[in-house]
Parts: sequence; structure tokens; C-alpha cells
Amino acid sequence: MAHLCSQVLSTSFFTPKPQIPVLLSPGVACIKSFHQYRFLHIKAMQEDKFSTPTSCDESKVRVPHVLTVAGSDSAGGAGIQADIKACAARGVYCSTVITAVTAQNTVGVQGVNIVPEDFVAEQLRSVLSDMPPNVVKTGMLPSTGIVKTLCQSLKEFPVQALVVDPVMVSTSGHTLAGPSILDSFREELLPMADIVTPNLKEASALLGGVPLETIADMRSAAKAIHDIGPRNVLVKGGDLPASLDAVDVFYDGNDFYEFRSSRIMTPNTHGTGCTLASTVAAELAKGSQMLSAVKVAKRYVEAVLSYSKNIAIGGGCQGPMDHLLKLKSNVQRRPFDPCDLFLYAVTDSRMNKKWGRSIIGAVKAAIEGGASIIQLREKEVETGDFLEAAKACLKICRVHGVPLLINDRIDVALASDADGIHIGQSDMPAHVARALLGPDKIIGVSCKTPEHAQQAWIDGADYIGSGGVYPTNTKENNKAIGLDGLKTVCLSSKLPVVAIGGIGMSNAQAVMRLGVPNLKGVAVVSALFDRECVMTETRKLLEVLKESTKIAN
Ligand SMILES: Nc1ncnc2c1ncn2[C@@H]1O[C@H](COP(=O)(O)OP(=O)(O)OP(=O)(O)O)[C@@H](O)[C@H]1O
Ligand SMILES: Cc1ncc(CO)c(N)n1
Ligand SMILES: [Mg+2]
Repeated sequence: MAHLCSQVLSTSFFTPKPQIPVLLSPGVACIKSFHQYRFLHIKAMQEDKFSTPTSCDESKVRVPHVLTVAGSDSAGGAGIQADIKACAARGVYCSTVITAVTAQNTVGVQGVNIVPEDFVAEQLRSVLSDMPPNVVKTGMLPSTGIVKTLCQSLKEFPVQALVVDPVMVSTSGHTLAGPSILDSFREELLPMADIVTPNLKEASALLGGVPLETIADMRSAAKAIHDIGPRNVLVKGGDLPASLDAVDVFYDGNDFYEFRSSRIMTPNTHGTGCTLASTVAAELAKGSQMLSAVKVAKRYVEAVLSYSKNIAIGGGCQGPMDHLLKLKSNVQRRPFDPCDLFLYAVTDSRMNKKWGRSIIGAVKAAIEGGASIIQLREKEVETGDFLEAAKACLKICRVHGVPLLINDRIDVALASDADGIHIGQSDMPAHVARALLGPDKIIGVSCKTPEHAQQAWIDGADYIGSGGVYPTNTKENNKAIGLDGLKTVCLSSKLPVVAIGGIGMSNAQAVMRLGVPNLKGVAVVSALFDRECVMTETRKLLEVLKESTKIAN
């Protein structure tokens, strides 16, 4: 149903047609509630042949869309800014109608400038008449006039769901919408809402000031607010005194649900409420049922709080969160530098076993010896152990600024948040790996021929591993391409190349002296790891490589 509605709503919703205005007229006696009236409207839309997509529409990709009607927060952590970020993080398009511009920071609210009611109406008309959202989410609605304008617009342009966050007071205690709006909330907006999400103070205000101090109080409040008319109520317990968990109480008119998460000990809780409501809206826009939307939103807020618990922005005592945590971990990664390929150490589980070393021990020693990049190539390790080892190696690599790549196993690379992967010709295609890993991670591809190299470039690889240059026993049935084959691959591509296969102390200089500018280093397995002291061997090889560059210059 939700899916169907979103299809209908996002096509020719506002095509003028004779029967709709009749249904929309609030004066029609048989239509008792807004919910019923919206249902009839949507039904009429479905029956209306004008609303079936044209062939031109079919080629378009519909995106889930939330319109937020809220105040701007100059601090960037709450209000419109939180809403846009939360929707973006959840993969949903967000349009905005700004009701007030506030001057806020991590200390408090310094000023509020209310947008004139008729200009709020104009913004609403601009968005609703042209780009109907699936869901409308409201935040700060600072005047009765604005509440009434919004309700009128929603009657004129019904949407699939309405999420009302009845913002009244900032966490720092500043009034964002005074008690004068309470009547219009109770009489007009709440009865239209699919969910209303008050915090403790707001729930209390909506109920005429009853004290709310326990979870039992929150339940009674949820029920009493439900009686005002919204379909669902979520009373948020972020401010519940002395509670170890952060508990929210959800009531759908029949059942109560408690949503619990651990309470994150952090001053960075500015905007939690806006974020929660926007995420509920985003999930509903994607087609979720209400209960799952609330569950996901609660988990998302907990994850963001946990990720942001130590970030330092501003000098005050209530900092913002960082919504785009997933993007951030990639964007903040040190960019790949082709010079990283200079001494490329590839671990091997058989050799580690033979010499009685752990993967971590091997990596540590190679880094101490001067390896400039590490690849974990663990063909015989159980997945769970591999993941644990990758995480531990990543910690060491990060301290030394050395990138860590995983051979072949994109699942392990993703789960450990390694810097990238190295894939062979028979592994997952590089363009698929790129789609999974995103634009920032490093992808290397093994190439024996110019055709392989060309494909690697097209697929978005960052470097080429070319070989086996010399015969090697680390790989069976691997025909050596020799120095000539290596040179041919290098000359056929703009990508940086690392030579691999049977390279060690005795022949590294010959490789590096090929003199092709994009040959950036050598990748080694046995010469480092099939030896007693990995650190000493790495050091010695580093000296040999440095020597070869001196000679080349
Ligand atoms: N320290 C915390 N740890 C975990 N969850 C929290 C914490 N503080 C708040 N929450 C959760 O964040 C969500 C928002 O609740 P809260 O009561 O803070 O709303 P709010 O007061 O409207 O927020 P704000 O006005 O700061 O935007 C709820 O799901 C709540 O349980
Ligand atoms: C603009 C705005 N909306 C909502 C809140 C509640 O967090 C806030 N602090 N500022
Ligand atoms: Mg709060």
C-alpha cells in the first residue's frame, strides 16, 4: 500500500481533475478525520487515469523524498541541518521549508528570527505543488499562524505520512516555540499526524504540565497524547533523569513498546530529537511500516551518538553529532599515494605457520623493517579469525600510516574497514568491487597483459600488480611474464604498477632499473616471510630498493 501510494503521489499528483476538490473540501460532512479524508484522496488518485505514469515517467527513477518543515540551526546539528543530514545518511532525498532562522551554538540559543507566515506558505506551495514528497516531517513551528498554514497546505496536498516532532524547548532550555502554539498543535496538527515524537518536556506541555519522571509516566503520557488524535506516539526518554538506558515509549493505540538503547556518555547530544524524527520519516518514505521505521531510527541515533561521542566542535557544553559517519570514515582516509607501492609486503598463511608467527606478528615486523604497504593474503585462515587479524593489523598499520589491503576477500575488507583490496583476474570484477567499496578505498588488480591493464583502468583500479615477473612457488600454474612482460604492461597503462613474483634481494634492482616511470615498487612474499627474521629482511630489501633509485637517478 505504502509503495503504491508513493508511486501515485510522486507522479501527476497535482494534475487538475474534477473529482478531487470535492473530496478535499473539509466541509464534506461524511469525512470524519484527516486520515480518512487522505485515504479517500489517495484512492481517488489511484482510480484517476491521469495519475497512471506515462511512458516518459516510466524511464524515471523515483527517489524516496521527505519534506522537512523546521527551523534552521546555525550550529548545524539540529533543525533543518540535522534533517538534511539524517535523510542523506539514510539515502533519502530531503527538501526543506524553513520556518525560522535561529542563532545557536554549543552554548545555547542567542536569537530566533521567525519567517513570515505567508513566506512559509509560499515555500510550502513551491515544494508541494511541484515535487510532492512521500512524507512531511515537522520540527520547529514557532507560531500558531505557521501551524495553521501548514495544516491548510497538507489538506490541499495530502502526503503519505506526517511525522510531527513537537519542538518547543532546546536542550539548553531556550524556548523555540511558546505555549501559544499548544492549542493549534492539539486541535489541528496532532490529529493529522501519523506519529508525534515529544521529549519529556514537550509531552508534559501537551498534557497541560503533568510531571513525567518514570517509564510508567511516559506510558500514561503516550496514551493521553494518542487520545488527541495522532495515529502513533513516541515519548522520548533522552532526558529521563537517572536512567541507565535511553528508553523511548511507543504507543500505537493498542500496544506499548519500549525501545531501549544503552545511554551513550557524551555531551554531543544536540539534535538527537530532530535526527530521530527525520530518520523515522526517511524510513517511512522508503516504504517501512511505522514500527520498523522507529526501530531503525532509534538504532541509527544510537550509532551516531556512539560514533560522535568524542568529537570536539565548539566551546560550549552541548555539542552536535556527526550524522554522516559512514562517509566520514572513508573521506578522512589518507589518500592513496603511488609511492606507497615501493616496498609492498604480502603475507602468506603457510609461511607464517611454518615459522610459528601470527599474522599480526608478521605485519608488525614488516612495518618495523620499513614496508610501505601491507597486503593480507591468507588463503587458509577461517573467516572469523581472518577478520579479527585484519582488525588488529589495521590498528598497527594506522599508527604507522601504512595502508592495509586484503587479498580477494571483499567481505573481510568491508567488515574490518581495511584501506582496500587486491584482486586477481578470476576474482570479483574490479568495477563491482569499486561499487561495493565506494570511491575512496584502494583497489589493486593483478594484470599480465596490456588488455588486463586497460580493463583495470576502465574498472576504476588504483594500481596494477604485474607478474609473476620471475617463477615463484607461492602461486601454482602462474606463468612468469619476465621483465619484458612487466615493461609491456607498464607502458600500456597510466596506472602505477608494482612488480610481483619471485622478487627478492638478488633481483629487485634489476626490476627497478627497468626505468619506466609508473613502475613504483616491488611486492614480496617469500623474500620477507619465508625467512627467520622478517624485520631484518625487510630492512635489507629497503636498502637495496633505495640503492636502485639512486642508481636510476
Ligand atoms: N545519551 C544518549 N544515549 C543514547 N540515546 C540517547 C541519548 N540521549 C538521547 N538519546 C535518544 O535520542 C533520541 C532523542 O531523544 P531526546 O529525548 O534527546 O530528544 P530531544 O530532547 O527532542 O532532542 P533535541 O532537542 O536535543 O534534538 C531518543 O531516542 C533518545 O532515547
Ligand atoms: C532549529 C532547531 N530546531 C530544533 C531544535 C531542537 O533540538 C533546535 N535546537 N533548533
Ligand atoms: Mg534532548
